[in-house]
Amino acid sequence: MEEKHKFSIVDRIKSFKYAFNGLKLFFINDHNGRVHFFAAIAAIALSFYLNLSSLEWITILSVISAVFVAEILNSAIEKLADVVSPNYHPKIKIVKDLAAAAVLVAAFLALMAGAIIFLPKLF
Ligand SMILES: Nc1ncnc2c1ncn2[C@@H]1O[C@H](COP(=O)(O)OP(=O)(O)OP(=O)(O)O)[C@@H](O)[C@H]1O
Repeated sequence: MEEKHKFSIVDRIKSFKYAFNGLKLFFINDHNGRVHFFAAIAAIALSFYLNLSSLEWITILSVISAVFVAEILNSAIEKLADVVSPNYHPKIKIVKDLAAAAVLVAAFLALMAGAIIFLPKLF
C-alpha cells in the first residue's frame, strides 16, 4: 500500500528546486543540451524577426519543448544506464539507442515545422 504524505508547500518548492537543478545540469554539462539551447535561441530570434502569428509561435515553441523534453529524458536514461551497466551490454545498447531515437523523432519534427514556417517567409 502506498503511504499517504501530508501536502507540504515546502516539499513542492523543493521539487521545483530539484527540477531547476536538473535543467542547470543539462544546459551546463550536456553538450547536446548546449547545442539545442543555442538552436532554440536562434529559432526564437528568427521568429521575432519574421513576426510570426500566434499559431506559428505556439508551433515553434511546442517543437522546441519537444526536443528539450526528449533530450533531457535521453540524457537521464544514459546516466542511469551508465550506473546500471558501466560495461558494454547488448540490452543497454537497445535502451540507449531507443532513447536516442526519441530525440531524433523530436528533432525531425522541429526541422519540418521550422522549414514549413520559416522557408516561405525567407524566400
Ligand atoms: N554500456 C553500453 N552497452 C552497450 N552499448 C552502449 C553502452 N554505452 C554506449 N553504448 C552505445 O553507444 C551509443 C552512444 O552511447 P553514449 O552513452 O556515448 O551516448 P551519446 O549519444 O554519445 O551520449 P552523449 O550525449 O554523452 O554524447 C549508444 O546509443 C549505444 O549504442
